[in-house]
Amino acid sequence: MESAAPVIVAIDGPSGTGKSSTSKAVAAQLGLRYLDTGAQYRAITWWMVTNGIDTDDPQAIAAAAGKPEIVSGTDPADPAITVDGVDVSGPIRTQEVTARVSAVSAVPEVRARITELQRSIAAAAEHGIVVEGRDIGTTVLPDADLKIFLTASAEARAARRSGELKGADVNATREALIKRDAADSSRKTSPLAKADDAVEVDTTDLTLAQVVECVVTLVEEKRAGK
Ligand SMILES: Nc1ncnc2c1ncn2[C@@H]1O[C@H](COP(=O)(O)OP(=O)(O)O)[C@@H](O)[C@H]1O
Ligand SMILES: Nc1ccn([C@H]2C[C@H](O)[C@@H](COP(=O)(O)OP(=O)(O)O)O2)c(=O)n1
Repeated sequence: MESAAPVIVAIDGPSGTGKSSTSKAVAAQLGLRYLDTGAQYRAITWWMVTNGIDTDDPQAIAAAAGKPEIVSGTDPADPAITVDGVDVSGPIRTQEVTARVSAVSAVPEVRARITELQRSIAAAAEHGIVVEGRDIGTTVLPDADLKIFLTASAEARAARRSGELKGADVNATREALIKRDAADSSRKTSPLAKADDAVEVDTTDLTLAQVVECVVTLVEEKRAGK
């Protein structure tokens, strides 16, 4: 049997570049765990909204940041997420949560709490894990074995996203994506950024299968070189 040491893969990039689909497929193919860190920031945002916390008030967010208990499943075939025992996989994808998640995730107390959770999940993954987000290669797991930074044109990303949200206007989706990327990239605490040692993959003209193959090959090369 192949003696595979645990491998940690960090996949970062803006919205709609293919992080979730790629990470899930790579993890499933290589028998690794999978963590969607965006879902964790969405879950804490959902909790703030549901509990009437003013998401325009960083102090109120900071004061409440330690309250919800967020549990992330790491099965790439069924990445469940619960808040205080409630399955929030559906509710965290609403437009309301999407519109507020950048403000909530910019608060340092929120990031500190979620980052700690992410590191403990990664450390517990026996065979390794694919972790996707915005600051995984730069901040959460700077010693990851492989770092990938996915990009794609705003047009391609908006077309992909509006294909998911039935009836959504492509131009409005594009503007909302650009606004969220700008907020995520300009915040003070661990902004969306490419790590110096990350491999950049532009997915604009690639199929999902091609992106997956590219990342699987990079992981296998890393493993072989270990
Ligand atoms: N290379 C690709 N070509 C075409 N569509 C893609 C590609 N990668 C992902 N998609 C589709 O784009 C949408 C957004 O992908 P997703 O993986 O959720 O991106 P992210 O996690 O970066 O926001 C999904 O519907 C997905 O199936
Ligand atoms: N590691 C991460 C992951 C996500 N976030 C924040 C910033 C993002 O706009 C939101 C939502 O992330 P998510 O990956 O679910 O967003 P998309 O599915 O790509 O639209 O969470 C973050 O600050 N740090």
